[in-house]
Amino acid sequence: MSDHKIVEVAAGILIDREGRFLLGSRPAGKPYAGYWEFPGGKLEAGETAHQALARELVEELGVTITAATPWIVQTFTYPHATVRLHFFRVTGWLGDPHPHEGQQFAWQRVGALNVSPILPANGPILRGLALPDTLAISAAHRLGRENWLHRLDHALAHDLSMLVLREPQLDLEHYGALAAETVSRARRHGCRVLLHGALEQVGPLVAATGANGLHLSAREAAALRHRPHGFDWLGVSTHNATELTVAQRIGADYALLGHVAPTASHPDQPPLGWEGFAATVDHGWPLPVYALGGLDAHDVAQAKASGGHGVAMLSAVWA
Ligand SMILES: Nc1nc2c([nH]c(=O)n2[C@@H]2O[C@H](COP(=O)(O)OP(=O)(O)OP(=O)(O)O)[C@@H](O)[C@H]2O)c(=O)[nH]1
Ligand SMILES: [Mg+2]
Repeated sequence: MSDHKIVEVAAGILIDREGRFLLGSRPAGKPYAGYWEFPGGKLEAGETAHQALARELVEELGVTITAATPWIVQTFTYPHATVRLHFFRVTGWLGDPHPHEGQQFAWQRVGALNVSPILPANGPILRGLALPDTLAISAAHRLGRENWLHRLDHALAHDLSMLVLREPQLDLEHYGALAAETVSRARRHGCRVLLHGALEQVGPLVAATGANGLHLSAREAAALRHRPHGFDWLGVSTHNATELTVAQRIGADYALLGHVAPTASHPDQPPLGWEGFAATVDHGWPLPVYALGGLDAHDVAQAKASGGHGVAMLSAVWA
């Protein structure tokens, strides 16, 4: 087999109403028999990834998909082949999954897997599944510290599960104090907090405050060759494919891409629009991409239909 040939594969993450996802065991006789995987298989000549997904899910599980959105694209080199996996999130299908190829099935929860081993390429996929549909960006710079903290409590009580603390107006001392306060409030609600800023300055605050990770600007990310150590979660803000390539290079867990709609924070720059967003994401990134800029929770479906993971919100969360 040639090392240069890339095998294109479509795989479906069936997600049920309880948020569980389906894994299947690879049947005997295939490479990695017994490993757990997302149902799917190789694209046939002339097929799009979506068409291959639909065909494979009929063949392997006997289900007809009615709602599937492109999610992330992961390239992985196995001893037997290099595969490019086009993952879709499948939220609608007809029929119940039946093992047509002698596989076993297991409905799994994020962070609580009870089957193993899974295919080596799928580790990052499981991390991506742990990211919420919406994340929030802080607004103490607009609302004032006390007012924002007050609204933060309200949002935390209403299921806010991930927050980027971006307050560039604060010096390091004040930022550190706000970070400590924010983390202590968020932790009680199980909300992840990522600190925003340069690796050298803000990086040490992550461990000091017990925050969950670091979020870098595109410029800060571009200065790095590798993923910095010591951060459970790492995010990057991006505006185009070049910056997404940087986020990919440093192994970020997610990227923000924007701005999608016109926004008060960047009145001078033209928005990407959903078309521009979709065209940029369509390149196929190995990390989940959130749409950002003038959006709210009602835009999640549009973001997913455009190949995004979900929506990053600023103003809408704190209104
Ligand atoms: N279906 C699937 N394949 C995956 C996943 N992760 C991953 O690395 N792969 C790799 O993608 C490649 C193709 O998958 P496949 O064996 O399901 O292909 P297929 O259904 O067309 O099988 P066939 O060739 O027997 O007809 C394999 O090398 C497999 O190891 C995954 O989550 N799901
Ligand atoms: Mg298969």
